[in-house]
Amino acid sequence: MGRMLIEAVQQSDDLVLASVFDRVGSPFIGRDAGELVAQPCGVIMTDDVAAAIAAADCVIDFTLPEGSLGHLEVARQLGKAMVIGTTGFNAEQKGQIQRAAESIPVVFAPNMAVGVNAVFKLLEVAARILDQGYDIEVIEAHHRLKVDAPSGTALRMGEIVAAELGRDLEQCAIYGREGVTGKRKDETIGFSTIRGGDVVGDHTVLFAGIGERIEITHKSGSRMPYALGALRGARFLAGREKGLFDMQDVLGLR
Ligand SMILES: NC(=O)C1=CN([C@@H]2O[C@H](COP(=O)(O)OP(=O)(O)OC[C@H]3O[C@@H](n4cnc5c(N)ncnc54)[C@H](OP(=O)(O)O)[C@@H]3O)[C@@H](O)[C@H]2O)C=CC1
Ligand SMILES: O=C(O)C1=N[C@H](C(=O)O)C[C@H](O)C1
Repeated sequence: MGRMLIEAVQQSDDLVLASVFDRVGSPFIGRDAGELVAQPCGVIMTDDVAAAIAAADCVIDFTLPEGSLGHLEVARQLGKAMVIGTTGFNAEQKGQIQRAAESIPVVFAPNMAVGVNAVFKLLEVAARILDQGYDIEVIEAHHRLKVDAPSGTALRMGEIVAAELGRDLEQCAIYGREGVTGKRKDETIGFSTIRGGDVVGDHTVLFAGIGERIEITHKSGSRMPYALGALRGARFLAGREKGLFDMQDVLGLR
């Protein structure tokens, strides 16, 4: 995602790449960040997180939960806005993001793509209509390098459907099945994960009834929509003092 974000900022008319940072020891430190997308731009990659964040109005972070939380703390100390695309946070870590957003503005969303956020709205409608007699399963597929499962997007889809049906996802989620599982329980929401090759990201929510099935599917063909969504998030935060937002807020879908 780092490469995608550099390319997306370079192609935008209104945003400036202020700095790019990576881990201590990364082979890219000291090199022109634009080289990563074959467009040198004079921004030298650094491992000095505080200096990099100080040089920007908004931090965009797609790393790992521990990395994002470290960067968030620096952004909070420096009073900078932050867009967090990282997934795989636990409840305690999400609480840390919520607390930081009491003093800085944060967009935190498991999927920045406009199409996926449209699907989130469609799922609210589908769940309202299909509230009786349909078994709900969330199926996702991603590339072999993805480290968290189910995807943040799949979990958000489950949360949306569960909320619409008055269920608590923590109580009703079933993550994969194996062995003699017994019959399916009515109120459960199942999650299935596929990992392989270079699948960018596919998500389906299946409403399986008796005699019919409804599938709501999104398929990503490129990672650019995630980067463009993150840039929309950064623009949305400009001029805001504090608060926690997601892409539904950014896109006016709330
Ligand atoms: N919200 C959305 O729309 C999207 C979210 N994502 C999420 O974004 C995250 C990143 O995905 P992706 O780009 O594919 O992952 P990659 O592994 O390709 O990239 C993550 C980068 O973050 C670096 N990193 C990890 N920890 C730290 C740290 N503590 N400090 C500095 N740098 C760090 C990694 O460095 P190193 O290689 O040295 O570990 C790596 O360069 C995932 O959680 C993914 O699920 C992805 C796409 C869209
Ligand atoms: O790791 C990825 O690639 C993606 N991660 C996000 C997620 O976990 O939902 C968003 C998208 O599916 C791509």
